[in-house]
Amino acid sequence: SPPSNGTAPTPLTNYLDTQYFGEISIGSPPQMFNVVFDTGSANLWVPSYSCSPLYTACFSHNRYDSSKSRTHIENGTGFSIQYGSGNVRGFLSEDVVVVGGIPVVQMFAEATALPALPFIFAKFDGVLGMGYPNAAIDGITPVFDLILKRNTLIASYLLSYCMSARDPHHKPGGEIVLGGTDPQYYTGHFNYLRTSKEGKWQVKLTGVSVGAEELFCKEGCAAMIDTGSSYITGPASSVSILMKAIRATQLAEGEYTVNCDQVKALPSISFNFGGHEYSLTGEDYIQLQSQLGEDVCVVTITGLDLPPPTGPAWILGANFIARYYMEFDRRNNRIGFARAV
Ligand SMILES: CC(C)(C)OC(=O)N[C@@H]1CNC[C@H](C(=O)N(Cc2cccc(Cl)c2Cl)C2CC2)C1
Repeated sequence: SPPSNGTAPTPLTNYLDTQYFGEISIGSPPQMFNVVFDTGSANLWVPSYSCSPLYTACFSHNRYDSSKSRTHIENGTGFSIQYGSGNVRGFLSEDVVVVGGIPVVQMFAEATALPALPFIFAKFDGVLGMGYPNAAIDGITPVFDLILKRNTLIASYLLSYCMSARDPHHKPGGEIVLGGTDPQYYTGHFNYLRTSKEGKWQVKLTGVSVGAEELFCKEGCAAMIDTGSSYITGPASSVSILMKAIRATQLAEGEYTVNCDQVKALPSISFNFGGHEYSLTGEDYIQLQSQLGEDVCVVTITGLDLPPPTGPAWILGANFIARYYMEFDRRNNRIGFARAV
């Protein structure tokens, strides 16, 4: 049922603080899918019924069956999206997609080849890109752009990720709200930053500090606010300086750990945006993992050198976003940060 007061909330599920996803439907009668609302990409794809169950990742996820939908429109154009860890291949179809009660006729990809790595670890079925249209593969108009056309009042969407639901009566993972704010999820006012690159949810980072000591990015560096990434990544050289400052030890390429009894004593790591410090405590940037039965405290900030023109850039993912309430404003091309409740 389309929203009454112009806002369309979708509750999000939080899986291990690393995956946040919400439910959409595709087709008539509606076929339900759990998707990541990913500001770092701009296409919608879900596993296809014609994905061979030999693909473990397809077998274990919901799959779209076009033959069961009376509003399906045949297309068939090839589709491929290259993730760092493997690529998703399939073909295009069109059907009614409903997000937060708002229906749009959407071109999307049916994935027929889904690499086991990383998708066997995915609790979500597919990805709904919330990026700008110029980032969309095959020039497909993204879902949010079709919603903007249909509901002119909706200019921005808000994503609140709740990490392990501090506040018990909040929806476990937070929510995405198309077209409005939900004051129950944040306090104070928004600080706004204009996007620094045409058509990307990217802003200028003006400092990274450990405790009170500012280490780099004084002159400004690029940071993508990427709701589809689990962690924070930064240029490998900068991250290695950061890790030395918190006395973390290198595990593998770009991966660092600390000993678990040190976590409470760790200094805060702060990111400066627009003159405001956004800080993470040790608990926020350390994840307790059990590796081979051992308790290992992994730092969820890793080194990753993105090749130009995308990089060099920082990527701020779920472990950062979960501490704040983010407004992605397409009318003013800006991102608003508020303190999450
Ligand atoms: C260039 C282009 C391909 C468009 O770049 C992107 O699409 N870039 C995307 C940017 N946002 C994160 C995306 C991503 O890494 N995953 C995989 C993932 C993330 C967290 C946890 C798991 Cl299990 C998985 Cl599988 C998609 C689920 C969002 C890639």
